[in-house]
Amino acid sequence: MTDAHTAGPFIAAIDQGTTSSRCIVFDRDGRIVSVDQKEHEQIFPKPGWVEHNATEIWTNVQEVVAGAIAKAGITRDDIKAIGITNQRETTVLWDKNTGEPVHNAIVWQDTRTDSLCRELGRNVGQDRFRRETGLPLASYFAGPKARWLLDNVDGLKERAEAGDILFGTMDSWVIWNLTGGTDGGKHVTDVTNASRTMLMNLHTMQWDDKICESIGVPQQILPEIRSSAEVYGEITGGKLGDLLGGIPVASALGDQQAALFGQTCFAEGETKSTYGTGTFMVMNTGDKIINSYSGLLTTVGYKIGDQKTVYALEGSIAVTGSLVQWMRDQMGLISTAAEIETLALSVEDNGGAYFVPAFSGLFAPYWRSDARGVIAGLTRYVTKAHLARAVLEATAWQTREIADAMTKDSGVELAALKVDGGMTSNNLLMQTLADFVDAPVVRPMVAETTCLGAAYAAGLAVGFWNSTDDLRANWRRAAEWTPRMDAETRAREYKNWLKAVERTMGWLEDEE
Ligand SMILES: Nc1ncnc2c1ncn2[C@@H]1O[C@H](COP(=O)(O)OP(=O)(O)O)[C@@H](O)[C@H]1O
Ligand SMILES: O=P(O)(O)OC[C@H](O)CO
Repeated sequence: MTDAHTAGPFIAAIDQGTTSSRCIVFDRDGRIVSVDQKEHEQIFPKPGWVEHNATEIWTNVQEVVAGAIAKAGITRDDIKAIGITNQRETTVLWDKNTGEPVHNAIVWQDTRTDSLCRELGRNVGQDRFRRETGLPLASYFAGPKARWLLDNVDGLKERAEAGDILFGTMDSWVIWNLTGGTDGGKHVTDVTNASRTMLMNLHTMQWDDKICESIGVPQQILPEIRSSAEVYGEITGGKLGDLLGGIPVASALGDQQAALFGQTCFAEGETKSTYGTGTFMVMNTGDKIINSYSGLLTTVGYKIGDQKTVYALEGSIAVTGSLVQWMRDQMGLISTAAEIETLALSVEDNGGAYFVPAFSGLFAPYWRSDARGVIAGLTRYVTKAHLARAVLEATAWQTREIADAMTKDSGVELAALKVDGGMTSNNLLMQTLADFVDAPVVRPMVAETTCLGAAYAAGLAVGFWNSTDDLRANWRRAAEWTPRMDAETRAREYKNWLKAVERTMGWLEDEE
């Protein structure tokens, strides 16, 4: 509910995430006025495959927007703009005449395009993709997922050639629906989301003819690439037309780039790390496209209107919070995610156990799809409490590996790590992180940095905020952890972790 401290007008942001969609209303100081959230189904048709129902997601998005507006007790006139942020890479193709998806969306974690990526590597070579798109060939990215759909949904290629099919990551799907759908919906994406398709040339910021052709994605299905902060259209579509008709849809950013923006990492070298289902560390590299030689991604940080593109380096870790979920749901060793901390605190250390959660292979810095999870160092001494420690340490060591790679590629030493996301409520994890990375870890007052970043970008686009300096003034520190571990222990433990990582590799044979 609004109160004296949160007088309007407001900006709303939609976060279409991997497990849920949420809408948050923010005031001018970047404070949360109301939140509504709804989970959607996770569909696992085969081992390694993960899908979402895009129609369910669109229904949920409409519900959470209406819910957040109702909870805030405000009306359409109080909202100046709405921004979008989203799980990245997740791919949907739909019929522009009916608005129906042609298949479930293929989620970023899905590994079904592994063999297609290996084939592209053999035929075209890894280097070309890296050079033009900043990305290693991996099943993570959207372009190969679109190709899989074109190859595997009956008659789809012909429908695409006839101009009836549209491609989108979740930003495009939500914006098209918000702005009218079959009745003139805008088919657009922003530079950050486009940079995760493996189809956009990082140097020209346009779809790359040769890359699209090699991957087998016709350009006529692709959206127009726009900046991250501009008015794409107005709300006219779906149930929201009556409630919020005319509100400008004014930003789109992939969720990790939105968190970079929400953490106000506007200066070159500033870095944030978001701890949710997976973990994503992103460093602002200004106007420099830094090629990674250490297994990081070169990607787009953001682009505000017609200002220069800001680039970024990213270390993506597939499994962090989802390992805690696995301990809870599959192993039954804890009953809530928060219990992992209590259990881990009941022992002094990991008892010699190291847990490498290579459930979807290993992402950065290794990009090894043949890796699978390992618990190393087991003896009869090890209890479930030691395993709980090893689970939390896995997140911290993976972060350390990414931080090392960032320093190597950028030459910038990590002065402090700005963190956010669901796992940052775990104090033991935050202390372990400071110890392993050997740098202070800092958490801001508003931990919902993803929605905040989308709101900031939308607010800049419509003049609700004037500049990034206004936004910086809103950032406030809530907590800080400083390193306490001695160098000798850190070095010994890191060596053990790296030995455990080695043991995950080569588990899958080439034909699997
Ligand atoms: N106290 C905690 N300790 C460790 N992990 C936690 C804790 N609370 C939540 N998590 C993990 O954080 C994740 C949820 O964070 P969130 O930022 O909402 O993720 P996402 O945006 O990826 O859905 C879950 O995977 C959950 O297991
Ligand atoms: O929805 P999240 O928070 O799990 O983020 C997913 C990432 O965008 C995947 O690249």
